[in-house]
Amino acid sequence: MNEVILEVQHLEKKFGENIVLKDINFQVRAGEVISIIGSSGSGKSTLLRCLNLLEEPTNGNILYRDHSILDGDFSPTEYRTKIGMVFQQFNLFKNMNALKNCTIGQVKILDRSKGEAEKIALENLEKVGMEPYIDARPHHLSGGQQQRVAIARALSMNPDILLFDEPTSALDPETVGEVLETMRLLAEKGLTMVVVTHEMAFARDVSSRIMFMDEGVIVESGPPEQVINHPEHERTKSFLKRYLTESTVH
Ligand SMILES: Nc1ncnc2c1ncn2[C@@H]1O[C@H](COP(=O)(O)OP(=O)(O)OP(=O)(O)O)[C@@H](O)[C@H]1O
Repeated sequence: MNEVILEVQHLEKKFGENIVLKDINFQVRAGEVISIIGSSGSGKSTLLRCLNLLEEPTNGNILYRDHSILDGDFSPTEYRTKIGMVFQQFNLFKNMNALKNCTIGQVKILDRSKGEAEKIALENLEKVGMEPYIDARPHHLSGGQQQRVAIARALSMNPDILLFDEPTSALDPETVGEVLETMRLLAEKGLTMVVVTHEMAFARDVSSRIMFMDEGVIVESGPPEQVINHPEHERTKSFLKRYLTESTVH
């Protein structure tokens, strides 16, 4: 078994009196692709944001390579270079072209030289098929292209894990496929990924593990075959039934 990169222990998150995450426990091992699925409001994004320290957990612990990320061993900026994040809304710098978007963090945070940062950025833009657009600013790119630049930007920081928060939800239907295909290729190359998604076909075909969340709890977790085709829990069954009547998973 590959090494454990992240370990979540008894994680709880409250917003005021609202308990949004309840006793969450799981590990992320190198090379795993974990899809987190569940109804709207079940806590998926909050969990991902806790993993990246964009939200502070109320209780529990998160270990990165056996070190707690909550006790000050890492600064949030340092930690976020290890655990990258791709957002629903891309969050590219609007006044910078694709290449600059992928170099600025490397220079400012990782202290890489401009030349080295550009070399790494170009390699990653090529990986996501965006090398023909290195001079383009975000408003000249489609949503799918912007998201691929955002993925290249995150990869350029050499993360141990890449977190994806509903990366295709803000896209026009015609560009969803290109982003999912990019993610599938990265998964095949061995990138460790945790993906919050409503794309059930992606979860089923690409993940090594699916975690189903409901009301702040991980109800069921296992290989896609098991969770999608043979769910054990009633809550998983009714979510999948509802999902299948609202959309099509071929
Ligand atoms: N910053 C916040 N302040 C207060 N409540 C919040 C905050 N962020 C999330 N919540 C609440 O936490 C709960 C879980 O939200 P979250 O966005 O994590 O769910 P989700 O499963 O990702 O939903 P979706 O699929 O719709 O994105 C919701 O009740 C939401 O209203």
